[in-house]
Amino acid sequence: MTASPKSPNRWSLSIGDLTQAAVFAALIAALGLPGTITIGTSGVPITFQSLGVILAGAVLGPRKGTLAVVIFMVLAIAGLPILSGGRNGLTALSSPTAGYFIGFLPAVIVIGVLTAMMVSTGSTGGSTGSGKYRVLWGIAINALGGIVVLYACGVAGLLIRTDLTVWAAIATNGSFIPGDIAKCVVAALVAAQVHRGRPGLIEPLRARRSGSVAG
Ligand SMILES: O=C(O)CCCC[C@@H]1SC[C@@H]2NC(=O)N[C@@H]21
Repeated sequence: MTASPKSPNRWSLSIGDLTQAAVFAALIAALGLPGTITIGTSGVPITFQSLGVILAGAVLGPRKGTLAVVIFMVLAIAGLPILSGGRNGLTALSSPTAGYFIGFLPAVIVIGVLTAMMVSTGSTGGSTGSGKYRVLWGIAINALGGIVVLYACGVAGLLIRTDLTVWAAIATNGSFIPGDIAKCVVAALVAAQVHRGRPGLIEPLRARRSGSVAG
């Protein structure tokens, strides 16, 4: 009796998947190199690293995108100075940016899941993973994860780590909004190009059947 090949399930990761996640983890770290600008007194900097997080979800989807952010966060918490301004994860967790740092995770999950739903239910119908990436929907999804979810986590962290009132903590985000909208647009445009050239990069949310396209 010959053993039938094991069909991949949604939790299995190929070397290619790991490589893609590692490249995006490195991208997020590299986006911290330009340094930081801190506006106001909250201690929360303007950073390009949230662009990397948004890109990870929009380009790689929920599994690989989340893995990329987890790799980045684990390395930062392990002490590597890969957060903007040369900080590490432990410094961030004990600072006013703690909520934003932790929020990178729910942000990439929300963006990845919603992006996967969008590209899985395209013109072909059904969950084939070969649907079309729509830029306007992509911008909205990026804003939901990269602004609404990320800011909500950030505000929670500010309330825990500072003496700011709820309104002052919410108002802290005001100066980030223009730049963060630009990040959502840029990430959606990049993701649209990538998904046009590489359909199937994001796997459908449902478990893969053998013979389907792997990312
Ligand atoms: O380095 C850290 O510890 C996290 C920094 C988080 C900065 C947040 S992310 C959302 C908002 N947009 C920015 O450019 N900065 C803040």
